[in-house]
Amino acid sequence: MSSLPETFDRPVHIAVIGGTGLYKIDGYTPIAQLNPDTPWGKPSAPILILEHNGVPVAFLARHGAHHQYAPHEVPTRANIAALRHIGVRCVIAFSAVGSLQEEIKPMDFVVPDQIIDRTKGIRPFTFFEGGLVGHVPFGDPFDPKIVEVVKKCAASMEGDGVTLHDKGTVICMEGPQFSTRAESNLYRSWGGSVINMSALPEAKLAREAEMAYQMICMATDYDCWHTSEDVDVSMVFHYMNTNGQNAKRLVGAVLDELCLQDNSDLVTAKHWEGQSKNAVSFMTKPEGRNPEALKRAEFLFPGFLDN
Ligand SMILES: CSC[C@H]1O[C@H](OP(=O)(O)O)[C@H](O)[C@@H]1O
Ligand SMILES: Nc1ncnc2[nH]cnc12
Repeated sequence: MSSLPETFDRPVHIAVIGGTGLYKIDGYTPIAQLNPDTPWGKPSAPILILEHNGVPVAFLARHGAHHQYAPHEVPTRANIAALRHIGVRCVIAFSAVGSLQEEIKPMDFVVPDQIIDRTKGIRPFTFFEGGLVGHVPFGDPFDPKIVEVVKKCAASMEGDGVTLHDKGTVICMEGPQFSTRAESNLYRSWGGSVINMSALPEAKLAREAEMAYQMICMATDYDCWHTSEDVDVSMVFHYMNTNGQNAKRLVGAVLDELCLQDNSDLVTAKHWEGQSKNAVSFMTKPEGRNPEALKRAEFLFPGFLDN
């Protein structure tokens, strides 16, 4: 049982979502642990609030504290809603990925700029439904302004030949089984750089929540298209354990930089502000709006459709 306070009275602008093998970040002082109820249920784990130079940062384990949620079971709407509700506007999302290109070697990092959706429609993927319709732009699914920050932090990594690739297309597959060789080769022919099971619906929901969202990927395998061994989980954990320090270093350096800019337009995501309100107010006429759906939207955006 944690003895940390369960409330926190300041807004927390910055969050890290930790993926496979990244269940905590070091070097920050835990100051609270929050487990808010959202209209979409509880997040996958209590949200740890850490402090760095007086700036609070939220950490959330995507698959749960014990990695008990399969990719299709992660309560992503609750995760994003809970983060938004405590004030988060800027999310660094970490992911262990398979490489689809020779030059992206296991242990390399990739900051993707595009996604191809290969999920199967079985994951809840929007906040705007059930009597409130909204269509937000998603041409650039990640955040180019955060990519600039991540690029500046590449020097924080150590090791010979470990590279940070500053763009790439992530294929988000359904899983939980890994791909067939035919699929893996198909994704390569589409120009996929890396593959995971977690980029969606997380990135879509973060966009609906008007957050600056960027995934940082670490390659753990060559999936199954390569002449090297086919991916299995021991391989993923082997590389996460071998290179976990570098992952933590990179995430830590990015956080240091974002903390310095805690109240900036970038960290408070001014560039996405108002998108969802616009998207929604164009679509469903006031007389067609379901009060329950409005209440859910209010949880994300207090005063959402006033005036
Ligand atoms: C354990 S291999 C497959 C698993 O790893 C990745 O997780 P995450 O993105 O949360 O780091 C991938 O997306 C799959 O969920
Ligand atoms: N090869 C792979 N396919 C899907 N998700 C992954 N996560 C890590 N490696 C992966």
